Amino acid sequence: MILAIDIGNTTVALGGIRDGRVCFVARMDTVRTRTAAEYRAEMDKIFAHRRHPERPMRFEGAVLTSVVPQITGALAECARHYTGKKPVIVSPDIRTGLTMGVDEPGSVGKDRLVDAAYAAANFPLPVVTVDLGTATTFNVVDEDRVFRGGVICPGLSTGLRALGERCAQLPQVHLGSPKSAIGTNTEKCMLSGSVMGTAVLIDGMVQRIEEELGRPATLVVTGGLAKYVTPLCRHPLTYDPELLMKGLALLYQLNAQQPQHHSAGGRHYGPQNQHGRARQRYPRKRTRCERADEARTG
Ligand SMILES: Nc1ncnc2c1ncn2[C@@H]1O[C@H](COP(=O)(O)OP(=O)(O)OP(=O)(O)O)[C@@H](O)[C@H]1O
Ligand SMILES: CC(C)(CO)[C@@H](O)C(=O)NCCC(=O)O
Ligand SMILES: [K+]
Repeated sequence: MILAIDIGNTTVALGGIRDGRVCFVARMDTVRTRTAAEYRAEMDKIFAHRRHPERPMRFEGAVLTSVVPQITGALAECARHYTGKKPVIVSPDIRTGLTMGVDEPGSVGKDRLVDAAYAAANFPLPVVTVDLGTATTFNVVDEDRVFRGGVICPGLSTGLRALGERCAQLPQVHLGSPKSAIGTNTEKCMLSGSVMGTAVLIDGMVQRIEEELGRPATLVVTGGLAKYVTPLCRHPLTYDPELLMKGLALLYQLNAQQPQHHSAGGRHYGPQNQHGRARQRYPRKRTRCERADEARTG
């Protein structure tokens, strides 16, 4: 099993991934002042809770993406503690299968890179990914696997919360699905604006993006809030709540140094071609050697 860590602005998601399948996801709060020891104490509890006496939880390696630089080091240290190895840390310098076609590749949110890399390897191109978290982000990968950039908007619950805080007559509302665009009370108006508004934003922005690309695009939507929004979208889409975790698994595969099993000494890299691209669009079959490795590590 590998440990995947997604450091977002609201939560740190921990994933256990085996054979590209997400076995569990647990969340911790993002607290920018927390130390490695504090996060480790919380992770110990999470893993102890999940551990089965017959099958102790063991991680053969870790992969980490972060959009909160203040705690990247602390969680990388935790990853190292649980695996005994340096984690793969997502950046444009690792193999992603993408060519960066933006002004400053290093400034692109690393979560955006993960979404884009996974979608580019698994869906028909061009592809647009939308991630509905603290922020709403869009990423565009064209038919040449060039990461072209995208869109950043306030997340829908971020916007909703801001309304409740900044407007004297607006309450804090619980998220839900609006039944109609026309709201008949304050709460329904706010839900229409944030939830249906996000669906319309997605449809409208994807239409503009397709115009700029000059062709239709595949749309893939993910993030904790996607379940409220995707039923209201009109553009055909794939909803994948595990996009980011599966993307982390892919980037681990492409970048982790695997010990060599058949000859002594030396290291070789995981599967990729010389262009650093995922070899196939769909998850490849594992080799016998990897299956054996999997059986050993449990
Ligand atoms: N039922 C809900 N009601 C209100 N807010 C929710 C609900 N479910 C999730 N959220 C909020 O949705 C946001 C997005 O969730 P998600 O798990 O995708 O992202 P996150 O990890 O919190 O965001 P980030 O990755 O930016 O940290 C978070 O701010 C979370 O607090
Ligand atoms: C937009 C967020 C906050 C979404 O998590 C993150 O991707 C980020 O901090 N991005 C950096 C700026 C950029 O992506 O261009
Ligand atoms: K997150």
